Amino acid sequence: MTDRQAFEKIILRAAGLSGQRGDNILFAGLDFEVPGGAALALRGPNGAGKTTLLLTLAGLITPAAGTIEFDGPDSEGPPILHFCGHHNAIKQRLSVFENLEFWAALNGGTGNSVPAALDRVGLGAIASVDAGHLSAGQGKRLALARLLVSHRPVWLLDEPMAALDSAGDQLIGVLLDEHLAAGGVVIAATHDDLPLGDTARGRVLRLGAAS
Ligand SMILES: Nc1ncnc2c1ncn2[C@@H]1O[C@H](COP(=O)(O)OP(=O)(O)OP(=O)(O)O)[C@@H](O)[C@H]1O
Repeated sequence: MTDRQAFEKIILRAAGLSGQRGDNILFAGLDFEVPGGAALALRGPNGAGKTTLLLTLAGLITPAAGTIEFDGPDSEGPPILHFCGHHNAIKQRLSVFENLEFWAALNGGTGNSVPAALDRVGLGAIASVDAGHLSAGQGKRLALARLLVSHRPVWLLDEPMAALDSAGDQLIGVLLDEHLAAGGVVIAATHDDLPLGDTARGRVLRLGAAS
């Protein structure tokens, strides 16, 4: 978000959380809290269960055990989280602009306008291009623009820096800092350090063997 809208107080709490894929328990007995203004980086080798944990926190996979609570927001209120997976959820035959317009309509245009969000992620000049022609990094930028058009306090990001150039890494750093400053929560699966300006806002949770 870019306009410093403050989110209401929120704390994500996981207790005794276990996750399973097929017959394999990938993580077990995880206890952690992430309050608004803080980021948690999920680290670990390929296959450790980082994406599985994000999907579990997003409510898309049922935990094998344990609980997840979002303390603060009204459970009857608007959706509180964005999940950005590695596939970017881009419709190839729509333009860049139309893709983002679709997401604004679906998720609620509660944040930046579509043109402003595209400018912010550096795609304003190619708004009319078919999204199927985007490079990998441009596709990731378009996925990030979704975070900006709909304000939601919890960002669950799967490898947000993947395919980005150094300017893109800097952009992510600024977007994360702004979101945290507004009281948002960030949980990101990543093989690299999150580019946070204030590293005190970030903690690391390691899954599987040390990365
Ligand atoms: N639908 C599924 N059924 C069975 N096993 C699965 C399924 N999806 C993922 N897995 C397995 O679960 C394990 C964890 O996968 P996950 O994608 O969570 O790991 P990750 O830590 O995000 O890995 P990476 O760093 O490679 O992205 C892997 O061994 C994967 O093969």
